[in-house]
Order: sequence, then structure tokens, then C-alpha cells
Amino acid sequence: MTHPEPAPPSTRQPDPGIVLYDTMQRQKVPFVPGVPGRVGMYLCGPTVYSDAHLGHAKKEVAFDVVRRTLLHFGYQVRYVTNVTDVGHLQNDSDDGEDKLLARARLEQLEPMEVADKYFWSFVRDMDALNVLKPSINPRATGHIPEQIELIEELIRRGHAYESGGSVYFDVRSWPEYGKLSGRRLDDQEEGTREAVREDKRDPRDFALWKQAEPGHIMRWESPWGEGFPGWHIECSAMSLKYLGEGFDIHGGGIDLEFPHHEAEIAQSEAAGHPFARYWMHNNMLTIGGEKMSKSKGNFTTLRDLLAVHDPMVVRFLLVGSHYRSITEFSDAAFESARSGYRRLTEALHEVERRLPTAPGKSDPALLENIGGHVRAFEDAMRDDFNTPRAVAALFGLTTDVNAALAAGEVGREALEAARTAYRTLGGDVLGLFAGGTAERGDDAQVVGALMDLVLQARQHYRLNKQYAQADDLRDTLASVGVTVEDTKDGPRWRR
Ligand SMILES: Nc1ncnc2c1ncn2[C@@H]1O[C@H](COP(=O)(O)OP(=O)(O)OP(=O)(O)O)[C@@H](O)[C@H]1O
Ligand SMILES: [Zn+2]
Repeated sequence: MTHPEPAPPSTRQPDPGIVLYDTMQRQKVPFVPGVPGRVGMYLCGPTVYSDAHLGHAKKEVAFDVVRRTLLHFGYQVRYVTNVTDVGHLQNDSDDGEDKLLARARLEQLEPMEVADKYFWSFVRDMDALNVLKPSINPRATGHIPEQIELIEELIRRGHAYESGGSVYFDVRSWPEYGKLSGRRLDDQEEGTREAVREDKRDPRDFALWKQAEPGHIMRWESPWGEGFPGWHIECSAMSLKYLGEGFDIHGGGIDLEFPHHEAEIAQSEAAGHPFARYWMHNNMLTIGGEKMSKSKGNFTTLRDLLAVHDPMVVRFLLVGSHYRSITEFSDAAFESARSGYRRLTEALHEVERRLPTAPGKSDPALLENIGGHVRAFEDAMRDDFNTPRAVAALFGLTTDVNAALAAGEVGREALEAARTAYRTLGGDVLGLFAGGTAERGDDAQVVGALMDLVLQARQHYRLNKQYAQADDLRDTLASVGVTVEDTKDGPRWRR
């Protein structure tokens, strides 16, 4: 196992006083990073075998906001999130086909073609949602030696055993197994819906390495013969490699708490590596009260959603509920997100429109109000990243700004303060104005206006039956990565 270099002396700010809900301790606790001024974060990433849906976006946006908040309060953040491209089987009892292989057969593609196809689709969706790129985005198949090394260590220490070319973690050898989810070994169900595998000593043991059956394409040499890693071990190996022992925050969906995160902790700590110091879990996005999920078929892919809706409205909908709360997705929720988001952006644009010609006068009452909303926003984010309260602070700001704008002239200083509040808090922290800074925000506006013109020209060609010209425009846009789709509400474009 290699570890990151020790951090240089820090230039950190005083402790910003962030408090977060740690799943392990089941309460809110002060957040104190292991190395002052620096935070190492790991998030369980996607299994790249299909397009992501809105539920996946809830998780990605939730932890993106955590990261952005830490940056805002002056921390340096190393954000590691993995790509699962092997070992995630169709059920949790170490049986069933690899999800990627099943998809590869269905689509008649190489497994790595499936992984790349859906990885890039995921990247495109996350870019659209203004999710910052990870500092490191390691793939499971690129870290087989690290996983084998960790498994060997577990065998050496008597916490894992080989059986018929597979290796299992011996849960009975590790009494702490269950400490995150609060499940005691005795309470854990014996076996699961599926038949218990005969090569396990205990039905609760989980696979670290699986022997490859003949014909299984994804296979690697190992001390136990040809096979492939279990799903859980990749996260232990890659988080420890890139963040070091005792890294700060481990995140993921609440549905991963057991068995995935429980297994990550057991494998790492039983091998002698202290693991994450704080555990954060997001709740689920639901539709009609049920978790949105691929298997239930009640999902909307981001690809489809973002083709017709402004990604920033989608993001606004997601940050409108707390990461530990359920987010219910409905037409009404969407409409309210759309109008709420418009309210913020209209105020911001009016502020920016007036700024160049603003008078030098001072508006002490407005300035004081703006300062109050900024403090309310920051207090909300310090309190377990309370985005609904933070959004309420932005609405409070908007009410005051709108009142001042309606009352007459507002001086430059107050307009600057309002703009900074929107751009820094709404833009940089909540990620609601793609681009984040005013300059890049202006770019987005220019691109939007230019695209409107191009689409009008294309409509014009189509109405005049000049289809070749219309197609030419569409192809030119496609060559620079812009897709145009015709919907019942007219043409839409996306990157
Ligand atoms: N509806 C959801 N809300 C929030 N997070 C979700 C949701 N669905 C999935 N996730 C997160 O994304 C991770 C990966 O999800 P996964 O690929 O299993 O999707 P899924 O739609 O739940 O698929 P399946 O129904 O096949 O289990 C989950 O473990 C969870 O953390
Ligand atoms: Zn994981």
C-alpha cells in the first residue's frame, strides 16, 4: 500500500466550525480533519453498465456540495471517487453474473466498451450538472495488484481464506463486523434469498476474490488462480492508496451502508489499515414514494431529463432538500424548482445589468441585510450542509434585493455585494450557476444567445424545406459536441 506524501505545513484558516452527521456515531459531530487544512474524501462511484438516472445525481450532487462547502471554508480537498468496471455482481450474495458482462452480452460489446460508453455518458451528465471533476477517478480494473495485495494481507492475518480458487472474508474472525450499520453478527440474516454458496464457511462471509468460470472474459492472474476481485475490496484498496490510512470522509448512498461499507471497513481494518474517520450517507430520491431504481423501472435517465430541462433547475431541485432527507421527484416539485430558480437568476441578472451604470451612493441598510443573509447561508452549510436552509437564505437575499431594485437606484457597493453573494454562495458553493464566476456565467449567456440564433436559422431552413442546409447546421454542431433534439416544445440543444 502506498500513501500520499505528508502534507506541508498548512496555511489554513481558523476552524470554520463545520458539524456533520457521522453515520458511525449516529449523531452530528464537529468535523476536524486529520491534517489541518486538508480534507481527503472518498465517494463510492458508479458501476458503469447503464446510463445514470436522477437518483444517481442526488448522490453526486450531495457530495459535490460537501466538497464545494469545504473549499469555500478554506480547506484543500482531495476528492477521490471510483469507477466500478468489474466485480459488481447482480446480487449481494456473491452469485450471479457481473453487471458489466451481462450488459456486454446484451449490447454485443466488449466489457471495456460497455465501461467506457457508460463512463463517458456519466461524465457528460455530471458536467452538465456542474459537478466538479474528481481529483482522482480510479478504476477497479486498473488496481488489481493493489486489491490482491490487500487480500494476501488478510489471509496472512487470518481474516480471509481461500476456497476452491475464491477468497472470502471470514466475518467470524472480526467481531467488529457490523459496527457501522449497528447489525450484530447474530442478527444478520443467515444466507439471503439466493442459495448459500457451499464454498463459504459462513453464509455471511463475503467474496474478496472470485474464481473465474471457464468463458468468463474479465479475468486476472492471482495467487489463487485466474479470477476477478469482489466488489467491496476495490474501494478499500483505492481509497487507502490515494488518501492514506485514517482519511477523513467516506461517502455514499444509504443503501450502501450494508453490506458494502461494512465490508470496506472490515477488510481495511482487519488488514491493519485504519479506515475513514467520518461516514456520510445520502438518502434516496423517490418517485411516487418509491426509490427510483433501475430494477423497478421507475427511473428517468439524466440523458433524457437534461435533453429537455435546464440542468441547473435539476440541480436546484436536488439541493432544495437536505442530503439526508428523501427527495420526492414529481412534476409539481419540478415546477416549483423551475420558478424558484428563475426567481434567483432574474434578480442576479438584474443586479448584473445595473452594475456597469450604478451610482456611487451607499445603501447601508441593504448592505447590512445582505451581510445577514450571507451569514445565515454559511451557518446553514456549517450545520451538516443544510442546503434547504441555505437556499432559504438566498431567497431572503432575493426578497431584499428585489425590494431595493423596485424602490429605485441602488449604489454600486450594494450591487457588488449582492452579486458576490449570489455568485459565491449560489454559484461556487451550491454550484447553481454553471461556471461559478461572473465571467464564465457571462460566457454561458453568450453561448445561450448564439445557440438561440443558430436554432432559429435551422428552423428557418426547415420551414423553407431546405433540409440539406438544416442538416448541415446540425452536423456542424454535432462535430463540436452539441446535440440538437426536436421536442414537442421546439428544438433543444445540449453538450
Ligand atoms: N434513487 C436513488 N436515490 C439516491 N441515490 C441512489 C438512488 N438510486 C441509486 N442511488 C445511488 O447510486 C448507487 C448505485 O446505484 P445502482 O447502480 O445500484 O442503481 P439502482 O437504480 O439502485 O439499480 P438497481 O435497482 O439495479 O439496484 C446506489 O448505491 C446509491 O448510492
Ligand atoms: Zn465503495
